[in-house]
Amino acid sequence: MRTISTIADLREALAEHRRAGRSIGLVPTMGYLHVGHMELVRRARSENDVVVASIFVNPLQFGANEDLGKYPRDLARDQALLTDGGVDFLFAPDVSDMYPRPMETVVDVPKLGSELEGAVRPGHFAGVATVVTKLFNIVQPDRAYFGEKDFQQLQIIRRMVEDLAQPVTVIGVPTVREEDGLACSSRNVYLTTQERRAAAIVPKALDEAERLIASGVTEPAEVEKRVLEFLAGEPLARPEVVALRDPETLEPVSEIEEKPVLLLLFVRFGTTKLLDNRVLAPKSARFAKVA
Ligand SMILES: Nc1ncnc2c1ncn2[C@@H]1O[C@H](COP(=O)(O)OP(=O)(O)OP(=O)(O)O)[C@@H](O)[C@H]1O
Ligand SMILES: CC(C)(CO)[C@@H](O)C(=O)[O-]
Ligand code: BAL
Repeated sequence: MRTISTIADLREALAEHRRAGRSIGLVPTMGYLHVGHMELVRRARSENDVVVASIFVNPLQFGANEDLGKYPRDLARDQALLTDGGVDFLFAPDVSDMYPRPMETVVDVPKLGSELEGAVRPGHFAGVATVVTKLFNIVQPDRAYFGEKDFQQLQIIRRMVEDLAQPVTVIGVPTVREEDGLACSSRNVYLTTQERRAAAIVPKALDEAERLIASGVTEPAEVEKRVLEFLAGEPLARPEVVALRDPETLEPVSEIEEKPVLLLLFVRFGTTKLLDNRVLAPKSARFAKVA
């Protein structure tokens, strides 16, 4: 694997592959890699001739009081993992390579980007959409891989690609989990031992919602209330968002009928906010499928 830090060098390295008609897969990350990232790499490796991973902790998507400065980093370890995963090129630019001048141009998907996580992190998704567009322009991938763990981010990127006719296929990859069900996340390292143990309640809360909906509960507010009560069983868990939404528009749903619904959870443990979600099939949809 070759590590490249400048836009010009990466373009030059990819040019011959593009000329030879080889397909290019891109896996954008902020580094400190775990098995969730490596699943994105595995998918990219199996579906493309050339695989590019990027590691860039993007200042545009961090608010003033967020963890930009202390975001975990370990480039040497990440390089070893990506080499093992069969990645051809690692693009690891410095901020000055990526943004030689302050950015004047912003890509924003304001409706999808201003609610849920966007409501508590104003500007976050514009920062994501802008850097992802820039990465797409630099790499010009055929396919780009994103995790369903960051479901709102995935839907925003899908919408951006559709609206702007960006020539890339977005692939959503199912969430990879630890043994106790907790979604793998770079920020899990911030959890204390006690908080880490307690965090297993998050996927269990998704199971609880799945049970409720499968048993025929059709009122979204009832499901949200019962999930909140379930999370209250763990004193270290501070739920910030428990929301049933339309999986595509992310808008609230008025009733759980035939279409699958998305349950999004943001739960804080100490100073660490964990995200998780699951798309849930209503009871009637299950019968419809069987019939
Ligand atoms: N557990 C996971 N399963 C599948 N994909 C994942 C998982 N965790 C992260 N990803 C995906 O990897 C890509 C890079 O994510 P990122 O580098 O922000 O890691 P992260 O673990 O989500 O970090 P953070 O804790 O900062 O949210 C994103 O598309 C993200 O959705
Ligand atoms: C997509 C991304 C790499 C853009 O900085 C980031 O938001 C992430 O890691 O999910
Ligand atoms: N994985 C989402 C990127 C962020 O939290 O900034």
